[in-house]
Amino acid sequence: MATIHYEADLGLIRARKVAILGYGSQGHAHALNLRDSGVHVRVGLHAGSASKAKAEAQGLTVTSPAEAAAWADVIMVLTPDTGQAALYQEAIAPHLTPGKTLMFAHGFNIRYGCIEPPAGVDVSLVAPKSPGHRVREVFVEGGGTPALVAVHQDASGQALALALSYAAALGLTRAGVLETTFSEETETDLFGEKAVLCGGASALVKAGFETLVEAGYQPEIAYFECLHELKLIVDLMYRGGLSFMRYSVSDTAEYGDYTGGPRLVTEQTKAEMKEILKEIQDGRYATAWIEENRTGRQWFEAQRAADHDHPIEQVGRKLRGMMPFLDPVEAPAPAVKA
Ligand SMILES: NC(=O)C1=CN([C@@H]2O[C@H](COP(=O)(O)OP(=O)(O)OC[C@H]3O[C@@H](n4cnc5c(N)ncnc54)[C@H](OP(=O)(O)O)[C@@H]3O)[C@@H](O)[C@H]2O)C=CC1
Ligand SMILES: CC[C@](O)(C(C)=O)C(=O)O
Ligand SMILES: [Mg+2]
Ligand SMILES: [Mg+2]
Repeated sequence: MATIHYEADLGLIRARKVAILGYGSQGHAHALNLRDSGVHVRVGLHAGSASKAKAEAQGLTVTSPAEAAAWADVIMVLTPDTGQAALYQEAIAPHLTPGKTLMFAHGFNIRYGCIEPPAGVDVSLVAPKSPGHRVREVFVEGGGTPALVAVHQDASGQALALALSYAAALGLTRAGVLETTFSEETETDLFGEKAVLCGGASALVKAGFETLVEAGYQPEIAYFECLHELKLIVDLMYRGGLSFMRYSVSDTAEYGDYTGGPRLVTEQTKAEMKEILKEIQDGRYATAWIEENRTGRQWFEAQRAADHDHPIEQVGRKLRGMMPFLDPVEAPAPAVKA
C-alpha cells in the first residue's frame, strides 16, 4: 500500500530561502504557489531568457542561476531534463554547501547518474502528477494536484519532512503526496508519458482523425469526434473512473467500448508497452534522449514541426477560435519549418 501524505508542516519551508531554477511549465507554478504560501523565493534564469520578463511581471526577483543557488537554502531544478547536468556543474555545484537541499520535479538526472551531488546535502524530489499550468490553476482555485515525493540523500535527517512541507506550499498535499523512490518516479513517469498520456493518446487521436477524413468525412466533425470530445470523456473518468464514464455514455457507446478497445489495444500493443518499459529501465531510452540533445535535436525538432501543421491542428485552431469560452491558447511556432 502506498504511503500518502495529506498534511505537512508548512513552517519548515517558510523558514528557508528557495531558489527556483527555470520559469517554464513547472517553474512558474512552483515559484508562484510558494510565494503565495508565504515562502521566500527567487527565480534563477540564464542570460537572455524569454521567461525573465514573465517572472518579473509577477513581482518575483530574478537573478542568474548561480546567484540564486548561492543565496538559497533549497535549490529546486526546473529546467529541461537534458540541460540539468551542465547547469548543475556550472551554477549549482559550486554553491551546494553542506546543509543545503537540492530538489527535482523528476528523477531523470539522479536515476541515470548524470548528476552526483556531494554528501552533506539533502537530495529530494517533489514531482506533481500534472502539467505545471494545472499545478498553478488548481492551486488558485483552492485545490491541489497529486504528486510523488522521494528522498535520494538525507544528510539532515529532515529531507522527507522538508520535501513534504515544500509540497504542501504548492497545494499538493490537498490531493495527496505519495512516497516513492527516484527510480520508481522516473521509470513510471517516462513510461506514462510515452505509452499512454502523450505518445499513446496523441497517436490514437491522430489515427482516428485521419481514418475519418481519409474516408471522406468532414475534418471539423472528425476534430470534434476524436480530439475535442476526448477531453469530455476523460473528464468523466477523472471524476468517477471508467464506470462513471460508461454510465454517462449511451449503452451503444459502451458496447463500442468493449468491442473496439480490445481490437486496437491488443496483446501485441501490450508487448510493445513492455518493451518500452524495458528500454526505460535499462537506460537505453534515456541514453537516446540525451544523445538527441547532444547532437542538436534535429529529429526532435522535425517531429515537432511536422505535427504543428497537421490537418487536425489546422482545423482545431479555426474551431477553437469560435469558442473563446474554452480560453484557447497557441503553442509557440516550432524552431524549424516542416
Ligand atoms: N512540464 C511539466 O508539467 C512537468 C515537468 N516536470 C519536470 O520539471 C522540470 C522542468 O520541466 P518543464 O517545466 O517542462 O520545463 P520548461 O521547458 O517548461 O521550462 C524550462 C525553463 O527553464 C529555463 N531554462 C532553460 N535553460 C536554463 C538554464 N540553463 N538556466 C536557467 N533556466 C533555464 C527556461 O527559460 P527560457 O524558456 O526563457 O529559455 C524555462 O523557463 C523537468 O525536470 C521536467 O521533467 C515534472 C512534472 C511535469
Ligand atoms: C505527462 C507528461 C509529464 O510527465 C507530466 C506533465 O507529468 C511531463 O514530463 O511533462
Ligand atoms: Mg509526469
Ligand atoms: Mg514527465
